[in-house]
Amino acid sequence: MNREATDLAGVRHIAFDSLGSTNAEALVRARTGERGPLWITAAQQEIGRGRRGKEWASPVGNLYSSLLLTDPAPQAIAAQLSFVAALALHDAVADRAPHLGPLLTVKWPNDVLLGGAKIAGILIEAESGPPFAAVIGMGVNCASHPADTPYPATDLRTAGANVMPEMLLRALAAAMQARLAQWDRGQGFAAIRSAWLKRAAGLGQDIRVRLPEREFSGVFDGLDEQGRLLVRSEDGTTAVTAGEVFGFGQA
Ligand SMILES: O=C(O)CCCC[C@@H]1SC[C@@H]2NC(=O)N[C@@H]21
Repeated sequence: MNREATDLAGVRHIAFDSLGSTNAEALVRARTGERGPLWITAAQQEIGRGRRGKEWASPVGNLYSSLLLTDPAPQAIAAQLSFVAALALHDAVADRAPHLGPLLTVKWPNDVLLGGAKIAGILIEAESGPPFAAVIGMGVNCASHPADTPYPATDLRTAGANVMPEMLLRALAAAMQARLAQWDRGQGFAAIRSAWLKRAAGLGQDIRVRLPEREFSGVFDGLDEQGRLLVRSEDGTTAVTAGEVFGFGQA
């Protein structure tokens, strides 16, 4: 469990050889009074966390990073950080593997796809505080991807790009800084929303949405000003706050 403290685009960074989860480490630090911004990374995770309580397979060779932010914005709009992070991941991968840029898309609420297959995931967790703290966990499949996912997945190596996690992290730290500045604690969400929509998978296409209580189909019509997914069906337009999207052959 070696640790190494460095600086990443002007932000403190602690790199571990191995951790249970970089998100868990960042949350414990927030709870015990550590203030962000702080990057926590690990070469591998023993119990990497995915969304909806799923495991995130975390062997050596991929990127596992969490950015701890203290009081990044009013708690009610902190979910917007998932769009900020998706754009930063998109920017960073396109920076390190420019030939793959045209194949990269973002998928609501917070995945990055390469050729329609998932290449990166985001898990945002928070400590209500005070002070309110948000942990933005980001995993990128650089060298490998799990074979047993219920959705298509891929990795940069399979796509023909040899990108070391450390190099991708540098690009990600710079991109996060730029996108957080653009977001401006929520004041700039309109610009983030429009940049996200330009990169969105399946805009204008039929999708299927799974809500906790039901499933329905419709046309992916965009995002509202709060980042809710707009789905048009015979019943009118539904604004979805939390759910799972599938269809158009994507994850
Ligand atoms: O299910 C998803 O798509 C979200 C995956 C998030 C994985 C990252 S890897 C770094 C950070 N630490 C974790 O335990 N999870 C996130």
